[in-house]
Amino acid sequence: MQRAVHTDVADSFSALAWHNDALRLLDQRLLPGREEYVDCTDAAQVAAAIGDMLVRGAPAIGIAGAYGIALQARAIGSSDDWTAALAEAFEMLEAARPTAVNLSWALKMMRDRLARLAPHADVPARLLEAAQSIHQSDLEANLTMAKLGMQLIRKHHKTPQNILTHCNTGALATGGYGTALGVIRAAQAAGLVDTVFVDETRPWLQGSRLTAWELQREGIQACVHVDAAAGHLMKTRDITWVIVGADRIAANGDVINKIGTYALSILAMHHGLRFMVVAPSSSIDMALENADEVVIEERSADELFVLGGQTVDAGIPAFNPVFDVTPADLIDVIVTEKGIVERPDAKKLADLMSHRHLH
Ligand SMILES: CSC[C@@H](O)[C@@H](O)C(=O)COP(=O)(O)O
Repeated sequence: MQRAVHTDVADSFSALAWHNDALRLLDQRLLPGREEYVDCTDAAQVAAAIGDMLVRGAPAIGIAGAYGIALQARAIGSSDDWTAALAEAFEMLEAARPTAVNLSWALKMMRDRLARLAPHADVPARLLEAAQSIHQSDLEANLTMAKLGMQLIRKHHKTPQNILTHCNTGALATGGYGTALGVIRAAQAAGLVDTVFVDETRPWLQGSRLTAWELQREGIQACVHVDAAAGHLMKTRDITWVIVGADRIAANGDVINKIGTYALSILAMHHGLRFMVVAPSSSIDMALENADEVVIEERSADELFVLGGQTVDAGIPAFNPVFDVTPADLIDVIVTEKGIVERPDAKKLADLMSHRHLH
């Protein structure tokens, strides 16, 4: 992997971009202090970047996985049996992170594209086009969801609102613009945002390091707080919406998202706030009946031990699940690019996914 330092901080950024025959990733581990880009040229480098969280966020890791396959095809150059030649790359990328379904969804799209190619097709070129199309479609889905989510806020409120969000769901986590943060950006443009309260999002600090950074660049008023302050803020700061993303949505509407989302949904219900989930249809896993059997990624306990210096004595056991499940009945609305599902359940989601949903 090659590393480059980005010097013009006034530029808008891309979490991922095709650049000089490589996948250029903004190294999110270094933000907000340093803006450095890393170029990946094969599937192993992309898988490592996903596993190490240089690139993160459900849609973004899906897009990166697709580019990983395109890069591997370019690295191989030519083959009589592309399915066999790329098998290891598919496997490696699929295993890079387990919870967000967007990664396996994007790899399935790439597999399907490969299977449909004519025998003498330029496979590396066609797979690159497929990855770029997945990237572009994600951006377009985000713009659609942003509008739908903003209209939903406008349906209930005509004045600027205080909104609470969790983790990072912005341009950094997606093909561009963002999911939950995309809705917040569109709402800001429509004059519907006063302050965005940003959960710090322990232990990786996606909220304080990434979301606050994005909001500041957008000129949106943000206020960061420790995760444990969310209930107190809901009680005292006139917050009306909690808006979050999703890593996977089960067929019954259960939402798997960053650890802490479940607790927020209960707090929101207690305080009478609306709870909006914003995710592209690539995050909906119709094969998963409910979220009970989903693999919740557990990362190294080391992530809990160091935060501005060591925080826990060596040798103390630690548990670091990075996602949790919010049951469908705690969710007011799921916004996707295909439409809005209020009070989600299995039938409404099945209708949405088969285009029978009207909104
Ligand atoms: C649009 S991003 C939606 C989710 O992927 C996001 O909320 C989240 O949980 C990201 O987790 P991360 O562990 O940073 O990849």
